[in-house]
This record gives sequence, C-alpha cells and structure tokens, in this order.
Amino acid sequence: MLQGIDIHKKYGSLQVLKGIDLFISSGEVVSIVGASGAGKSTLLHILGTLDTADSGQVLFDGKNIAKMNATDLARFRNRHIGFIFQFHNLLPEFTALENASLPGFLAGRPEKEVMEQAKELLHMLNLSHRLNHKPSELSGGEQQRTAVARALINSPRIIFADEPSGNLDSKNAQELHEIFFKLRDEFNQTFVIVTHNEQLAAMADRTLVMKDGLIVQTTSVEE
Ligand SMILES: Nc1ncnc2c1ncn2[C@@H]1O[C@H](COP(=O)(O)OP(=O)(O)OP(=O)(O)O)[C@@H](O)[C@H]1O
Repeated sequence: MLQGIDIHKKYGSLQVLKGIDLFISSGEVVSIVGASGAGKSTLLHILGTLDTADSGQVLFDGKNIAKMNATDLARFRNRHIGFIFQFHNLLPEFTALENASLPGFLAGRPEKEVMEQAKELLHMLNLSHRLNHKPSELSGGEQQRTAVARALINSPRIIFADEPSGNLDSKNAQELHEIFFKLRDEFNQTFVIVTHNEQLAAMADRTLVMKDGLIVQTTSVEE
C-alpha cells in the first residue's frame, strides 16, 4: 500500500534521513523506534505527505505523491490519511463531536452523515457521554480518544501516529494501544506509529529501528 524508496532529507547541513526504504501493507501495524534525533518524526511527516523528501519517492498504491499538485495533495491527505499526534491538537472552542467531525466537513461530505459517523466513532471509543464537552473539559485520555475519532472520520487508508501515548499515564496509554489493535482487527486499519513506548512497539506486527537517519533493524512478531 505505502512504499518509501531511498528517501533522503536534510535540514541545513544536517542529513536527517540517509536513504530510507520501506513497504507497509494494508492492515499492518508498524512501529518506528530509535533514539531521539534518529529521524523518526521526519520520516513520518514525509510518509504522511506533511513534508517532502529532498530525493527518493513516496508511493501510495504505486502512485508517486510528489507528482500531485498542492490542491490534489491536500484532498488526498484529507480523504485517505489520518493523523494522531502526542498533543491532540483539538480545537479548544469546539466540542468533542465537532472536533471529530471537522475533517469530514472539510472533505465536503453531508453534515448529517458526518455527525452521525462521528457519534458512532465516539461511542465506540467510550465517549458517548462527552459529545458536547470541549477539550478543556475532557481528561487527557478522552482528548486523545477524540483525536482518534477525528483521525478515523474519513475512513482513511492509513493512520500515522507520532508518540500517540507520550502524554498519557500508563492506564490511558494501554487503553489507547488496545484501541489501535481493535481497529486493525475489526476494520483492517493500517497504522504507522512512532513511539518510545516499549509496550506499544512490542505489540506491533513489525518494528523498524532507526539510527542516524537509517533503518538499521526490522523485527516482526513471527521472529
Ligand atoms: N524543521 C527542522 N529544521 C531543522 N532541523 C530539524 C527540523 N526538524 C527536525 N530537525 C532535526 O532533525 C533531527 C531529527 O529530528 P526528528 O524529529 O525526526 O527525530 P526523532 O527521531 O523523531 O526524535 P524524537 O524521538 O526526539 O522525537 C533532529 O536533530 C532535529 O533537531
């Protein structure tokens, strides 16, 4: 589904990615681990089309995203990619239901359909009693689960998560991790997750270990 070919990226004189090759299949949960500064977030942003590589290619179903113009790329991202970050980035003035619905509205989908789907997702994430709460009225775990609903609203092909449980206590972190695997088991949802959380990394189907801008090791559950 997603392929990275010889991806290079430099910030000033710092070569952050030095030739990354990877392939992610549909329904896989892949974790990316490695020391701080190894280039994990940079790689995630490039794979997620939020940033561009200096050289190399990112292919979705064989299609080179660098060939898309800005409008098509924004549309592609909104429709097919979900993001979850360490700090949920929910809009403070909007309720959980509105925050979860927003990418659906941006996609131009009918309001009623989007709101119904957002309610279903929030229900699945145990947030039915929090639909009309604003982020400041939600716990950290509830905020992050709202961000998961927002990531799922357009039924994305793939979700990129950058330290999704980095800001949660261990109980809420574990709950969030279980949600990821439930989504994979029930809906074949694909995830690429950058994490320092050893428990989450160990649960993944495959773990890519990064060091100094390269993938130096890949471990699979079969091993
Ligand atoms: N926009 C930027 N401009 C300049 N340098 C950057 C930028 N983004 C990242 N870097 C540098 O690139 C290197 C890799 O950063 P990156 O965030 O990808 O690492 P990481 O492996 O995700 O680290 P961490 O685990 O600490 O989040 C770091 O040295 C960082 O300072």
